[in-house]
Amino acid sequence: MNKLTQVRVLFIGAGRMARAMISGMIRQRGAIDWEIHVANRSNSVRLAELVETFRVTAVRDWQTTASQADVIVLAMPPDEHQPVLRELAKLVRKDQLVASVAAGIGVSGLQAALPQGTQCAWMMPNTAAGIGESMTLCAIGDSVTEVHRHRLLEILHGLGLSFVCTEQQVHDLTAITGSAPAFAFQFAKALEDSATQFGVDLHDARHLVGQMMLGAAKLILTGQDPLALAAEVTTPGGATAAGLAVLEEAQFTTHLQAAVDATNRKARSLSAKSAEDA
Ligand SMILES: NC(=O)C1=CN([C@@H]2O[C@H](COP(=O)(O)OP(=O)(O)OC[C@H]3O[C@@H](n4cnc5c(N)ncnc54)[C@H](O)[C@@H]3O)[C@@H](O)[C@H]2O)C=CC1
Ligand SMILES: O=C(O)[C@@H]1CCC=N1
Repeated sequence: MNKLTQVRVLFIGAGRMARAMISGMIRQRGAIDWEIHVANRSNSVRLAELVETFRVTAVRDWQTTASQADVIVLAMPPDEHQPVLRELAKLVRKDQLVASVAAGIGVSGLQAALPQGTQCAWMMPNTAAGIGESMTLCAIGDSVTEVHRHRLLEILHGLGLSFVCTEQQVHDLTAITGSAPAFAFQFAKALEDSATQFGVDLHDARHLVGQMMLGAAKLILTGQDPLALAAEVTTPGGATAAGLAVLEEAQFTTHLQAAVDATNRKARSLSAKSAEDA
């Protein structure tokens, strides 16, 4: 068997997204053996849990270990980026890759804050990364070499599927692939609550709703138009039409699109504020 290439990755920030990404990367059996180091500003319990679960190495002070990393992943909140980037700018080398997952930050934001020629990428995963089912967006900076592009694609592969695209597309689609899982979970919860009100136990209700959503998702992935799929469900003069009429009356589509706009606006404002504060 070929020996795997070992790549050292330093995560700065050990929150929800770092956990999901590490889980996805560790589960993957790809061409790279990830040696993962993680630093966190606070919440040592979370860091200890990552060490225990994934056998990663906890790092007390990322500044002292950054030089040993091949890839540095910024997994802290957008408004924490500027102070970290200021520190990182003094340490980063041109042979390292710096990737952020922060909403709104932009690959150009990373490049502007780091020395010219720094290899940068901006990823927008979702929490399904933890089970290798994320739909991750990624904008790759101009200076990224083939070696790091390959490493980045291996990380993305561990998280699930990916869409390498422009920075603008990551901004526009953040709500749709990064945040909308939360919208889908709210949708699931509402149906689950209805099912339990009919006396179905919670475990069964969760299973029924989850499988219904999985089936619907798989039908969408056949490439059919969602409205055509909805029409297939809606027997003329039948029951579904009555439910859809209630959703239409409540302007379901308008509200969902307003939620998308609000999410993207907030993402932009968080990182813009952070850049102004820099
Ligand atoms: N949760 C999600 O579904 C997604 C999150 N993201 C992005 O991931 C990033 C993290 O989000 P979450 O994991 O949800 O937040 P979180 O609050 O769970 O984790 C953030 C972690 O960063 C640490 N941290 C903060 N400042 C730090 C610093 N200066 N140095 C070291 N560690 C620091 C905190 O102690 C915390 O553990 C954000 O930028 C967010 O936009 C992106 C896509 C999806
Ligand atoms: O809520 C947030 O800000 C992050 C960005 C995408 C999903 N979660």
